[in-house]
Amino acid sequence: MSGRTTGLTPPEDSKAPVRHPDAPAPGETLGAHYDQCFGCGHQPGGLGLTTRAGEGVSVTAEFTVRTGHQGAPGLAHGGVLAAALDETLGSLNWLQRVIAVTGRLETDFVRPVPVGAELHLEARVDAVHGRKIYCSATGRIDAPDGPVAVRAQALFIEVRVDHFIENGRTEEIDAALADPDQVRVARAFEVNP
Ligand SMILES: CCCCCCCC/C=C\CCCCCCCC(=O)SCCNC(=O)CCNC(=O)[C@H](O)C(C)(C)COP(=O)(O)OP(=O)(O)OC[C@H]1O[C@@H](n2cnc3c(N)ncnc32)[C@H](O)[C@@H]1OP(=O)(O)O
Repeated sequence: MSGRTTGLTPPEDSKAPVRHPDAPAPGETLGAHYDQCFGCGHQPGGLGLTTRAGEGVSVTAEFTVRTGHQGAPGLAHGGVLAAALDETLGSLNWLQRVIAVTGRLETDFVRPVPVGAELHLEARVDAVHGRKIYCSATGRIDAPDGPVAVRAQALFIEVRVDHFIENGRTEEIDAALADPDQVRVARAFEVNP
């Protein structure tokens, strides 16, 4: 494989990631950041990913590949696997108590993942440089120490809650702002949503 793109290499003066003092304890399940999220929300056709806090600034998640996730017969679609990686990486927000969105996601597909397989995902923050959060993730087949099927390196960029309010469709934004549970989630990431 050729070398990594420079966009994913942390600058030399990057800082080590810091786990927020109020972050969920290791082993604690992290809720959905948005009930209609394709990755972590509760909706038919979504991934239904449940993520748990790990040690340091890391998370784990499991994702079972279902028939609706196929690309080739009996195998998971690469875009679905990338979405599972992206969502797991996005859950790192809970541990840092910042809101960050994916700026760049580079995925290595190492092994085909059959329907019925349970993908064991692990993600961590590697370095932080201002608003830029450098992180990586791995997905293994059927066990936390199973064969590696997918890997990702990513750059997440910290944003304010206004990022969603200014860019999201009004219908969903208005509903989110009127939902006390959603506002509570936003407050968990940001003091003044
Ligand atoms: C109403 C209630 C709301 C409730 C909210 C509930 C709480 C939600 C909580 C948590 C949500 C988490 C959701 C996780 C879901 C899973 C993750 C996803 O799938 S997220 C979706 C996919 N991603 C996008 O849609 C981003 C689209 N892109 C953008 O919006 C912009 O491009 C953005 C924000 C990423 C950056 O734009 P800029 O204008 O803010 O910043 P600039 O100046 O361009 O970049 C900052 C630095 O980052 C580098 N950078 C940016 N993009 C890069 C890239 N692609 N590659 C390399 N470097 C990049 C730049 O070079 C710059 O670096 P230098 O500071 O100059 O050193």
